[in-house]
Amino acid sequence: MSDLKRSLSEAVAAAFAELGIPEEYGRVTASDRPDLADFQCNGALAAAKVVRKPPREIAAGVVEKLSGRPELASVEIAGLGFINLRVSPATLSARANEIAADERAGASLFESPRRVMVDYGGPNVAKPMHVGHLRASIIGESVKRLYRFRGDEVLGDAHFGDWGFQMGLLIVAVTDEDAFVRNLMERLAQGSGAYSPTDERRVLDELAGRVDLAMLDRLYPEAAAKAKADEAFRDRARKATAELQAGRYGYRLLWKHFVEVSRVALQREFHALGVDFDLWKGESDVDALIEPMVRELDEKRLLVDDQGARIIRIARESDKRELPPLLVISSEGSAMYGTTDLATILDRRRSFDPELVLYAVDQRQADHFEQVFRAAYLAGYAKEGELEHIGFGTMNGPDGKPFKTREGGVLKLHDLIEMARAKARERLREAGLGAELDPAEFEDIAHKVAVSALKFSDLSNFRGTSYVFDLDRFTSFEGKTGPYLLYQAVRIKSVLRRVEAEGHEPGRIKIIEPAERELVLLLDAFETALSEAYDKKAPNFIADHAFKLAQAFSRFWAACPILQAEDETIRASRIRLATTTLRQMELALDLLGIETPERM
Ligand SMILES: NC(=[NH2+])NCCC[C@H](N)C(=O)O
Repeated sequence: MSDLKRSLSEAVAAAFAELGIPEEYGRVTASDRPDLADFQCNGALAAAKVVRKPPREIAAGVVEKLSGRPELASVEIAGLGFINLRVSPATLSARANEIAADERAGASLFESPRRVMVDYGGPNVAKPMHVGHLRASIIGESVKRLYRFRGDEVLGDAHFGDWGFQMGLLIVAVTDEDAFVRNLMERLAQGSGAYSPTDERRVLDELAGRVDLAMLDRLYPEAAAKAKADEAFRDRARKATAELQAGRYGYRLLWKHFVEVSRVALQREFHALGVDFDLWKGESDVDALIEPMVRELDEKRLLVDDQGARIIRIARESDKRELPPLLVISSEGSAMYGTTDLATILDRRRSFDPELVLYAVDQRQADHFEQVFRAAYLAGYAKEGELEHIGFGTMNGPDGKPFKTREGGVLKLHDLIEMARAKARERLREAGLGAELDPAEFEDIAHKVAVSALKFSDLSNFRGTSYVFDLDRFTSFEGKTGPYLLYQAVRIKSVLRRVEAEGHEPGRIKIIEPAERELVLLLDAFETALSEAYDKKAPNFIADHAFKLAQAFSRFWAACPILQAEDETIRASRIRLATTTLRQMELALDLLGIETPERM
């Protein structure tokens, strides 16, 4: 099964080839004048320069070769040498029926599946998630679903930030604040070092009653600020980090407790957002790999001493600007952020052997990833091109800077979802929706509307672009928004319920009206949208498609009565068009990580 665009491209390319012109000029795109054509080919204009013939002459040759083909209602030259194509109603109907019968709503599977890993979310212990993490989660989740849908074997990993300096900061902050924990740490440090699992359980239980999420949330920002201003404090935190990494027993337990408390809370937030990781591994998981890795890097002569630190030089002749080396071991002897990333590449290779690893992380970390990737290629941990940073811009406030709360702090994911939910309730009431539903269902719908608003407004921009956070606009039921799409999907569901209640059945699709034609052309374009999104790792192509599909359905709905259709075969055809549109729309939304309610 092939989409119309692809099969027409093949036919047009063959016509070009017959004229002795390279096939690549025969590519066909959706027409930008739907009133004149369904598809167009601009290749004659580009080929003209190469084969030195007037474009209209080339176009005329192609048109001649194509005319008479049964799948085309017309093929014409337009303007300077464009080729306009219109598909015959029979071909369009056949394609519509094919999509209708297809569980994947016309989307093909990727021909050669790969093992792909998506590294996304990237939350940190005790540090509140900021909007960068929100975007990483939303984009990464969508890319993961898309790759899986196309047939790749995909694992998503949260890559939890549970190692490094922030842990030392937290240890110092908590022991300073709480005398009991301080004494406990001292007592454990003096012990023989041999403790049983029962001891461990007892200590963890003691900590559980004292050190909770609220405490960590409160202490971390204070400690981070203090470390900037107070050198002695910073040094103590560094020392604690080194001791933790060296395996100091009490610190290990305290750390384990921090990680547990944070993880439970974070997973709850992610779940509310419809983000689910296959692996919840962290930076700490590769700790044991670091020492042997450093030794091996040394043997490969990749490590260079640099004022007491150990680095890998990754600069290349062809670089347009200077890229600093990767810092592997700091002068204090600690492993760094990049070191854990490098060890993680090694770890993933051993466990899953991915052919592609996509990192959905803020664009501002582009240099970091370039350093890590090059070091990995040099060390032979991955092949050139197997590691890819899919960066994104920021979500900004009205001032054009990364979004902050009114108090100037980082926005917590939890608060963001709450805000969106409150707004969604308000919007639903304004629109008179859900009034007759019971409170639990109303809440569920408000939640789905809220999540759709946040996700769709994020994913409808190309990921590299920054955008302004505007909850009023995001939650509107009008315009290019998540709630608009949910509303359209729910509308189709409700008409289909009536169809069923009145005992009507779907039947073969037969395209008659222009609005039906337009709708089928869009259903056909799903494949193009998906492959574009796949190739560019850019869900905005799916978001765009879903929006255009909803609009086309709206026009179809206005022009082509379903329940009041003239006769039974027309009604059956339109019912089938509606069920097919709904299936494709829900699939597209699901790839964006958006769930549709049954009603509103
Ligand atoms: N493999 C990675 N480095 N993934 C991104 C992690 C993001 C990091 N925890 C941060 O908050 O900035």
